[in-house]
Amino acid sequence: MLSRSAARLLTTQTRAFSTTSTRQTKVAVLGAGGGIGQPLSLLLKIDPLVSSLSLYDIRGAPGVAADVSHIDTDSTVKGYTADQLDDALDGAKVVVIPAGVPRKPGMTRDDLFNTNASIVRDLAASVGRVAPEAHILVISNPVNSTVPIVAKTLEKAGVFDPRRLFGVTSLDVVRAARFLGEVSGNDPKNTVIPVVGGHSGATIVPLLSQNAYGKSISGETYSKLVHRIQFGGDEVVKAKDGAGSATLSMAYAGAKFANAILRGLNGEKGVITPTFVKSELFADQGVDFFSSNVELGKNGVEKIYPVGPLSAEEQKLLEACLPDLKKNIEKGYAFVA
Ligand SMILES: NC(=O)C1=CN([C@@H]2O[C@H](COP(=O)(O)OP(=O)(O)OC[C@H]3O[C@@H](n4cnc5c(N)ncnc54)[C@H](O)[C@@H]3O)[C@@H](O)[C@H]2O)C=CC1
Ligand SMILES: O=C([O-])CC(=O)C(=O)O
Repeated sequence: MLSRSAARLLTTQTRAFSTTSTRQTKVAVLGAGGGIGQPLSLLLKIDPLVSSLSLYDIRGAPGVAADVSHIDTDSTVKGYTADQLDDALDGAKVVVIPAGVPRKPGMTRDDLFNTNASIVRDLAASVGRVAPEAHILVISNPVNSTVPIVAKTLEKAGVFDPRRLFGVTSLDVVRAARFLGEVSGNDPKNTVIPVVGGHSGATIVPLLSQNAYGKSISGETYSKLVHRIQFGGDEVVKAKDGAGSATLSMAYAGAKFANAILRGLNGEKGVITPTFVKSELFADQGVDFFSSNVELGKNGVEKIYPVGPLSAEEQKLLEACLPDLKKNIEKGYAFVA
């Protein structure tokens, strides 16, 4: 039996995901057997907006599906083996991709490119063929390159719609709220800030000046906080000591973002969150993809917001972000070309 605190947590989590609309959506998770895939599947099972959960992996997905399927929410769950990808994708409205290898200490996200680029490209090709209208949420690293890889792959297949492709950067937003909350002594719900740019090191640009508590942080405290947000992933990789990178906080952040996508699809207005999308904001500098606040709706991306007012420090962070991001995006494009 669940302890009272665990039961309360689950109730709160379910409530955090709920909305007045009815659920109607098939969601597929590609990489569902992994460190992120398993807890993400659990959280999607308790999201009231998911009607059917399709769990695919090259190993282990039927087991995860059998386990998660016993949870007493009203959605169905099915697991698929390596040769059943098309069945897993059939009819999916949302496809979340956490497939691929994670970092070990000493590696950068870009070091994952050689392995993950082809995994993501091949999965994207299948999504383009079987579920061309699906909203695709890319978690696999390096996000700055894997998202352009998916875009080019879909473009080649003639089915790319930039409104339906998202790099998941919500863990940076979750970390920023948590870390600013810690430094300023506040509940993270009051310290939410936009994190813009990309998803690795210097390309992660937290806009602390856009929060009342963040605005007052300066000096060494500011530099340390920015560094912690930019390199939060390294903290986890180091602590896991060879056993992988963030999985539980990522599953939480991924489920939160998937819920935002589903609320938008259901017609809810005012669903706004940062995500890495095809964007005109810095396209004149050769940066075709950029994360900034995006309004989500029935068609996916409804509106891309500009970064807003920046402090002098944030302007410098942005200047450092753009050239790196451009290189990462071009590397992704070149892989598919
Ligand atoms: N966007 C973000 O903020 C974050 C991204 N990540 C990234 O997410 C990815 C997954 O991380 P973990 O779950 O910890 O790794 P993991 O190794 O625990 O799980 C990956 C899963 O992908 C599966 N897989 C491999 N090739 C596949 C294919 N072709 N089709 C379907 N499934 C396949 C594996 O069998 C495995 O179950 C990594 O690239 C990691 O860097 C991790 C944390 C945060
Ligand atoms: O650090 C990693 O490799 C995984 C990741 O993207 C994160 O935790 O932000």
